[in-house]
Amino acid sequence: MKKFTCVQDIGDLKSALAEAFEIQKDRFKYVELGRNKTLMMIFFNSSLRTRLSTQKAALNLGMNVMVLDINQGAWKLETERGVIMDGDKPEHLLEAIPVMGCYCDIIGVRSFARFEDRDFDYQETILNQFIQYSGRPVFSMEAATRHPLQSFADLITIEEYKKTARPKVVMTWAPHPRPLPQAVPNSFAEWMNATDYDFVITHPEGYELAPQFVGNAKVEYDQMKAFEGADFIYAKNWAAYTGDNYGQILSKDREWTVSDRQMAVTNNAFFMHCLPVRRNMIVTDDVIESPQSIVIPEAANREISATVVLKRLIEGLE
Ligand SMILES: CCC[C@H](NC(=O)CCC(=O)O)C(=O)O
Ligand SMILES: NC(=O)OP(=O)(O)O
Repeated sequence: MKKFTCVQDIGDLKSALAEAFEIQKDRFKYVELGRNKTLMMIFFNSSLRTRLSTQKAALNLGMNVMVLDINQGAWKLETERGVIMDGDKPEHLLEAIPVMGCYCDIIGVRSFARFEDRDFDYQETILNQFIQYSGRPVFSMEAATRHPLQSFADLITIEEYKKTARPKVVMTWAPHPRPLPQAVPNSFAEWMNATDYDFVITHPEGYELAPQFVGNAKVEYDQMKAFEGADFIYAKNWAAYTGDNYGQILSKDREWTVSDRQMAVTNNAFFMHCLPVRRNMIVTDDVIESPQSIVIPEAANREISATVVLKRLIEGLE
């Protein structure tokens, strides 16, 4: 594997899952593979799970690890080409990227959507500059439009907990005080559409995701109807995508907050969320603390998904 930015990069999901469950049984099985190989993790945005689980995954494979928080300690970076750099940004990304590539073998990048220009975000401008100019294999640690490490961990979790071959999986929008990226819901939808699950997306009108991610999923504007008979509930907030509303908050309706009321019409569904989660906005305390909440095992599986991805990137090194 030469990059990991989307579901297509992992190839056949059944073999990826088999590798994940093999590593789950013995996460140090390939501890010699990464000897004298260096992972560099670059964060333009905050992180807890991705930062810790990906570093742990690298240690599972015997790698060295370097972490750079771009906004703490590095020079402020200009990302636009053609700009006269007479302001407060001493360095251009187009120098910084190949320099960082000199010091490592594999690069992970976290760079959220900026919501200033939809095309800039949806062309994955920052992530693709790392792919183009670093000279190294690059993987996404959540970029503008996807979060594949999270989605792979979500799939591993559903496979672990499902009680039927084709579970009903419902992704529901929920309210949030800030405009959040579409990366997690886009990516979850992309991975769910790559399975044979019964996948439903529910959100208020106006929150339609980009068609290339919705795919063949059923979209249901009535949340209670969507929840009927569900086996898994995947809650997430996202800002509007469509038209002039890009990056906007259209609703903070707390009728959409996942509570016992909605969970009561499911098939005793498991509750999932990528975390961090705003309690009593996205989900009530009772639901996220219930026996059906699997948000912690879901987070634990981030180590497994990252170990499989790093293993395949190391194997792909010339
Ligand atoms: C894995 C999720 C990362 C990010 N979450 C946030 O930015 C939450 C920030 C907040 O709740 O203020 C998101 O929604 O994409
Ligand atoms: N789910 C997830 O990626 O969490 P962090 O933003 O804390 O890394």
